[in-house]
Amino acid sequence: MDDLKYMSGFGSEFKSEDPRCPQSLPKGQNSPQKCPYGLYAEQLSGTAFTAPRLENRRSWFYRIRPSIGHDPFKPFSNSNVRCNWDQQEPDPNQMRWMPFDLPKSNEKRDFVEGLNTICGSGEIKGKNGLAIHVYVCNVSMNNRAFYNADGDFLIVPQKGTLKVTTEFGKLQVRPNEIVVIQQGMRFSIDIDEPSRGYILEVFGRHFCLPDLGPIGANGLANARDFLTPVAWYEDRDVQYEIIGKYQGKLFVCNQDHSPFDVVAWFGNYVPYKYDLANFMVINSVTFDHCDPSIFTLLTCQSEMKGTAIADFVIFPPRWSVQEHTFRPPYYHRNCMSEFMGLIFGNYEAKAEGFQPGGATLHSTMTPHGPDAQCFEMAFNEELKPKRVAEGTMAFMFETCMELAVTEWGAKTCQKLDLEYYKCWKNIKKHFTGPAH
Ligand SMILES: O=C(O)Cc1cc(O)ccc1O
Ligand SMILES: [Fe+2]
Repeated sequence: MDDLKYMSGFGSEFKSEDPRCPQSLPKGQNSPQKCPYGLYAEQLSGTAFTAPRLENRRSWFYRIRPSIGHDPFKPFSNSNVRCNWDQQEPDPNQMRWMPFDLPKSNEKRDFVEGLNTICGSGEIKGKNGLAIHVYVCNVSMNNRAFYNADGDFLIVPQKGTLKVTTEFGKLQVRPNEIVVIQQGMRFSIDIDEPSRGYILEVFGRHFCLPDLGPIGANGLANARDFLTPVAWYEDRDVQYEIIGKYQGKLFVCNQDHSPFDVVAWFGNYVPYKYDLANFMVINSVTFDHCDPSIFTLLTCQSEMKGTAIADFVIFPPRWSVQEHTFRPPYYHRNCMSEFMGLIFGNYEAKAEGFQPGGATLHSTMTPHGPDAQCFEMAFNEELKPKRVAEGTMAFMFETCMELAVTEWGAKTCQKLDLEYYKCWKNIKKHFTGPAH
């Protein structure tokens, strides 16, 4: 745990005042004629005004200046953020990327300049779809803030702690934690070392906790473990760049003050972080391999019942106890697409080749499963209770959509491993032949 203050809960109605300005939240109304301390009121809407009450998300800021005080937006050209997946040639092959390169030390890149889109699908303008990015950076954003008009970012740091300043306050997010910064929220990221991580972006919808069905009222990710920052502001009149991602492209504008001037806020539309170590794992204690949906931490649902635009699934250290069972992931072909990343350790289905900071993509109906070596081990192992995934955290972004890999993912990054298919080449025939 870092030493910042947080409030806990998921989807709750929070309120927070910077302790330097007590009573800065208006009493009993949202928009008084004069707000306390001469602040301006500003609403940030995360759902349609008329969304059903249970899904309705909005927050109110009480800030030194309203966000509107900025110069016009201009294109921000230095970027590998893309949404042109409809122009990419389809490629159904199993893909594996070696760890994505950190920026070279003579080249300075902050979180925004270090964003690279690997793959995506769907419609940004129609608010239905997702994108997967990797960030690699070696400098802080300093007097620069970012917001995403297209959707929510679920950020998975793999190397380096992110010190995130948001309009709601500050969060620190280290590898093995995740942070969700939702559509429109402004933030700036400072780092202490060259840093890398993965981002799952969903357009126009939000993540929620999965239903638990017969599991009951508790388990998997519990609401109490999601942490939201407390109000913090700065009153700094300096040149600030605001970079927005809008319709898949980056734009920049200038303003003469820090956007982190929110003295108090309340609402249920907030950024939050979660420590993956808090995940309560459910699994079979008799036989067979459960589907990996048991490991779903957050989900963003499509219109189709039970079908996700994106699930965020983790594979934490746990006990494996199933009897007379082939314990690693089964061989399969899936109507969903599976993008996986590794924060640290080794993923059980592929002990070699899939490295922290790298990735794999197993596309719609493309066969995959344990490599030859993993199969032989699991086929012959003595089935005692044993710890698996010790010192490991792998995760999956799973989507019902078909993903297209960008030019950056397929070529520019130069990390695609063309030998990947060979890990399944030596799968032996074990067939004993027909009975005589
Ligand atoms: O492909 C993978 O490695 C992910 C996965 C894990 C698992 O335990 C079962 C199915 C599955 O797709
Ligand atoms: Fe799979």
